[in-house]
Amino acid sequence: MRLHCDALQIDIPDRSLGQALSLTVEPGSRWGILGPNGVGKTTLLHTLAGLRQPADGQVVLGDRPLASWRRRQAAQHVGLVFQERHDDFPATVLETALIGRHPYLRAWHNESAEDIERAHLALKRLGIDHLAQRSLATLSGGERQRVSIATVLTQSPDIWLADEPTNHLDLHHQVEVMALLDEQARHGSAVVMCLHDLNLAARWCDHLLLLYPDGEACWGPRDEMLVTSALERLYDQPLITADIDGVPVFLPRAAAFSSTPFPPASFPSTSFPSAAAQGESHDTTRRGS
Ligand SMILES: Nc1ncnc2c1ncn2[C@@H]1O[C@H](COP(=O)(O)OP(=O)(O)OP(=O)(O)O)[C@@H](O)[C@H]1O
Repeated sequence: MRLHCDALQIDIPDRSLGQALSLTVEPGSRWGILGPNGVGKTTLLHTLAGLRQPADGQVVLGDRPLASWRRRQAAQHVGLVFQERHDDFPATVLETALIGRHPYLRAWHNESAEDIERAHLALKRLGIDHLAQRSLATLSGGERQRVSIATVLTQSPDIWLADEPTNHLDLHHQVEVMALLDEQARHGSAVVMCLHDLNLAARWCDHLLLLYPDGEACWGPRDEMLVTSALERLYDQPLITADIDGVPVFLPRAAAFSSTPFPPASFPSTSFPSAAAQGESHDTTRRGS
């Protein structure tokens, strides 16, 4: 199933509308959304998921506007990996993964044995099946992130919307998750992910959408988008570029540090209460007993 942005403009509070987006995410494709903090990547992803109304234009899922789909039906096709979840209601890892089956359950029906099997398989794929009965609240950041991805894997959508899917993950698990998304695309799903890591984008995406702070946007095949000068302007950050095994690699060029001290010397020192004045000891020296 394809996802189409039809002259789509997203609604960002206190900001004028940016460039209208007209692009199609085809089955099997892997799109990366790049841009600096606060530019609107999450807002766009939530608009594509139907969680927010567009400011103008529309999102088209398959052959009809997303707005005309029933939520439950749309959720059988579109899955969203949230950037951070703060829903600390008491649930186990398995119960959380099973949320992925909710779009398929009939009213007042419980999950079937097959649903539970799917959830276990997804947890296994993410290497966290041994945590199935653990409370979500006890997990590390990286384990939680893998539960979020396992939940969408249990949902098995045609279109994956993933907001910084490698958040909290160590290098090994970053590669595992990107390989999983790649596998989903090879099996015919479409993947759209917000990324901060240019190198992950260069290696794992085939299309990129660049969102600039002034509202400008450009999109297209990865190789046309990974132009160093355009990326430097995107992040307001000079880059060093290399080519390793045919894949471009980007590193931030070290910035010249500001020569202005903080706090400025002109500030009266009494503006910053000392630790002693606050009754705290900042002596971190370890002493033997
Ligand atoms: N409910 C809200 N009220 C006011 N401003 C909001 C609200 N939600 C988002 N914003 C603002 O909209 C802008 C876009 O936010 P968004 O989370 O989409 O950015 P982002 O590109 O995903 O950022 P990051 O890279 O930091 O995750 C930000 O300036 C944010 O502060």
